[in-house]
Amino acid sequence: MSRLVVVSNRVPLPDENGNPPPGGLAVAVHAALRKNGGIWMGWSGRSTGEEEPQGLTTLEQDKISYVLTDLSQADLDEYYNGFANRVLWPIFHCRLDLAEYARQEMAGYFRVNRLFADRLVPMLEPDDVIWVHDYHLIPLAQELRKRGVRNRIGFFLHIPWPPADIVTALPVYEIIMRGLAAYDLVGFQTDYDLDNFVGCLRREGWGDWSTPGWLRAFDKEVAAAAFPIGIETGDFARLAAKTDGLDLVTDMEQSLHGSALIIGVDRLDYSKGIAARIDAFERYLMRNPDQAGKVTLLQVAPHSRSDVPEYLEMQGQVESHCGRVNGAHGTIEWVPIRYVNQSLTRPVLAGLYRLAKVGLVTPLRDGMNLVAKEYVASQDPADPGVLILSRFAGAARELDGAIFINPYDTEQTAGAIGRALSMPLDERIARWRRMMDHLESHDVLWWCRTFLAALNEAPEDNGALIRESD
Ligand SMILES: O=P(O)(O)OC[C@H]1O[C@H](O[C@H]2O[C@H](CO)[C@@H](O)[C@H](O)[C@H]2O)[C@H](O)[C@@H](O)[C@@H]1O
Ligand SMILES: O=c1ccn([C@@H]2O[C@H](COP(=O)(O)OP(=O)(O)O)[C@@H](O)[C@H]2O)c(=O)[nH]1
Repeated sequence: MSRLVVVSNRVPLPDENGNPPPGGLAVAVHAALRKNGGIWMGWSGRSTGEEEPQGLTTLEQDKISYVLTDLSQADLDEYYNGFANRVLWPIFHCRLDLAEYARQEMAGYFRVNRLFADRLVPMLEPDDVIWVHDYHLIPLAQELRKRGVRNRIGFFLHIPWPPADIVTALPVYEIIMRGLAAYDLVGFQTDYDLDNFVGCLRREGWGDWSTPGWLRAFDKEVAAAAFPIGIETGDFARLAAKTDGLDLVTDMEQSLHGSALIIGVDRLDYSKGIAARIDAFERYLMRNPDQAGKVTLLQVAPHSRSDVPEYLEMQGQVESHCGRVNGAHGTIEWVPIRYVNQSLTRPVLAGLYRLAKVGLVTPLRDGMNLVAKEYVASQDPADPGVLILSRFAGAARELDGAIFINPYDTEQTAGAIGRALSMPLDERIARWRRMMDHLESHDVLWWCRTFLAALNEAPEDNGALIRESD
């Protein structure tokens, strides 16, 4: 059996007992790596400042080698904060207005990808299967091919792939598309993302389906499919069912004094639609004055990417929306919105999800949104809460028991909150059961298995083809 080599920007390191850190992706990929041994390579999370990054740090545990590279501050500014998070992220989330293109940052992005390739090549063995994750590392396969690597290489995009009209705004559009075509398998979160990608190839005459599941792109065969990422469904259900002892959850429940809880959990990211969600909650309060004091929104929003100016700006916006609503509608006894930047642990989150009558998940655009799935998995089967879900989250392609909303339509979201809070028990159970059945059969292990099975079917000599033509 082949060894697995995973490459991603962040590497979730195991704890001192060798347990993978919490997080579905980390747990599933660790399980796959452990099976036949493997390597997980990525950024160490450290900056070397002005200095060039030196050697690699390797940590061996449980048949897995974690191979970490430091990056210089210039690398981080240009590759992570720059091209990845100020060009690719906003454009892929349909925010052309927020894309800040700088030639130097683009050069830094490709430079770091070359650095990753240089560091990976000496570790590779002929039978290794390589799995690259996300938009930070799109050019990696091409760089590996240039260095003579012929192994199977797969890529999974965790964020959306937008329609051609949007993505053509990328300054290095063709290079990015060629970079993806250098993989043997390209995986997307949803069929919509896949269709958009194929639409881009077609529009420019760069490629199209040759047979089902196989694209002919830039004169190479590339397998492409949707692999919607799942969660650890069973673990969330178990965690949520036994949270009685968790002080934070108990304290929260007591402090509500019987008022209904609505929960939102998101990194502080403009793609998550947090400000619009707060406006919709305010709209609900204004339309339902009798509900004052009877409903509370808990918004958990850990800081994210705070070195990127657009993130700092939206943090200020969200704070001011929360302040406005609490000032206008709150009383001495009741604060309508509890807003925390604290990052919560999974057991606490599971307990809070279960406590909440409504899960409010309203991104303006999202690759998948695991929170939506975690909320469903954490519900009490006998008395489940209701998921309100943006139609622009990848999760909306699967969670058909949710109330769908257009997050730009404040009135509609406000109406959905009212409908969710008053939904009869039999309807809540029927909707929840449908979603839970799906999450049980399509958990994160399913996702990992399915992607790797597809990658193992890729022809072995595709690498040679790509090397010759690039
Ligand atoms: O590493 P960061 O810059 O701190 O960002 C955290 C992660 O954000 C993005 O998550 C995406 O992947 C999720 C799982 O597939 C998906 O549910 C979500 O919709 C995506 O936004 C990013 O893609 C990751 O690389 C980051 O690590
Ligand atoms: O305080 C928090 C907030 C979020 N999360 C986790 O962060 C992930 C967020 O994933 P999602 O796909 O919703 O969005 P992303 O942040 O990846 O864009 C989920 O697993 C959450 O449980 C967490 O552990 N603690």
